[in-house]
Amino acid sequence: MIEVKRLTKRYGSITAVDNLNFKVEKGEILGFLGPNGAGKTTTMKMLTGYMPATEGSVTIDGLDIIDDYKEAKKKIGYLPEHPPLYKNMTVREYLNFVSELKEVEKNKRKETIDSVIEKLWLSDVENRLIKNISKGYKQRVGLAQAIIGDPDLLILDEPTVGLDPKQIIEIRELIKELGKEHTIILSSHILSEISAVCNRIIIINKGRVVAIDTPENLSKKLSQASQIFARIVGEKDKVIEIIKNIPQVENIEVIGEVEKGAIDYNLSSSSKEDIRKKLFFKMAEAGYPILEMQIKELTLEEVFLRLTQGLAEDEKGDKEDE
Ligand SMILES: Nc1ncnc2c1ncn2[C@@H]1O[C@H](COP(=O)(O)OP(=O)(O)OP(=O)(O)O)[C@@H](O)[C@H]1O
Repeated sequence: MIEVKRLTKRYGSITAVDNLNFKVEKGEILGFLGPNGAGKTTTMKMLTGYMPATEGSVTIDGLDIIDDYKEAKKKIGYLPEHPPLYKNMTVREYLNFVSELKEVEKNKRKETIDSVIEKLWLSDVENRLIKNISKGYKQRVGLAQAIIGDPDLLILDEPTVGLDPKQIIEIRELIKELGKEHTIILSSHILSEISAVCNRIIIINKGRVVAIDTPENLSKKLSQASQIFARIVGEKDKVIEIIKNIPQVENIEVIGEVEKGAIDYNLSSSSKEDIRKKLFFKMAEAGYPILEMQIKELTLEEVFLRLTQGLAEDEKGDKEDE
């Protein structure tokens, strides 16, 4: 459906997107995940042909987004980060205007608009001015304009940004529904949003792909570098000393005393080797009973943080207002 090869964008000396390569097959919902400033919006703009790439190419069903712009564009519905809604039009007037722009045949316009109004649950507000409807409804109007013309591919840039939790759930449900009929590429910096609707995730950071996989595999892969939770009875400093001497342990986090007389710890190890046995024997040797011990599966949230850790910190400040 869409193929991206060596896609790169430079703004002067800044490389916002660096050598992206991926394919999306028909029917997939692909999530594009990254912290602020990772290059998501820039990528979306290049995928839709709104911005030329510095290098590389985007093809949609074999059509080049730049060379065959007009034909390729018909296959795409785009919800930009800030959809250009005409605030003094009613919802229906605006959708009619979009149908004209997208060259929907005149005798099919009413039918088209009725159908998107129904699909996007907009009938309550279809005759209200856009400036007077809530942010959640505005976002649905944004989605409605994207699906007019029945494009195969929907590209949605941060579709839930600025919405309240109820509206977020509604938009998610809508995206899932739309995913039954369209291929979707969706960007977000919120992991739960992506994992709730996508079959595959691309994680980018500083313009580069750091992982591409299904949500399940991503968390599996990273959880091989294991985290262990342990509740140990014993003097804290001595326990830490002993743990530090286990070579595979990378990091010790002291959680604190949850059960009287025992202290909880999280240990992370870089290796795939299970260090529970070692920990058991070392503590037994010192006479410190382990009351509880378990391997923790990393949540996708933790996977994301691990992959983008540190690097994301640099982006704070300059993009704080978004
Ligand atoms: N027009 C521009 N001129 C110069 N630099 C830009 C321009 N647009 C974006 N950038 C820079 O390119 C990088 C990627 O920005 P982009 O907006 O694509 O990221 P993003 O992942 O969409 O972030 P956000 O979620 O905050 O919108 C950032 O470092 C940004 O400051």
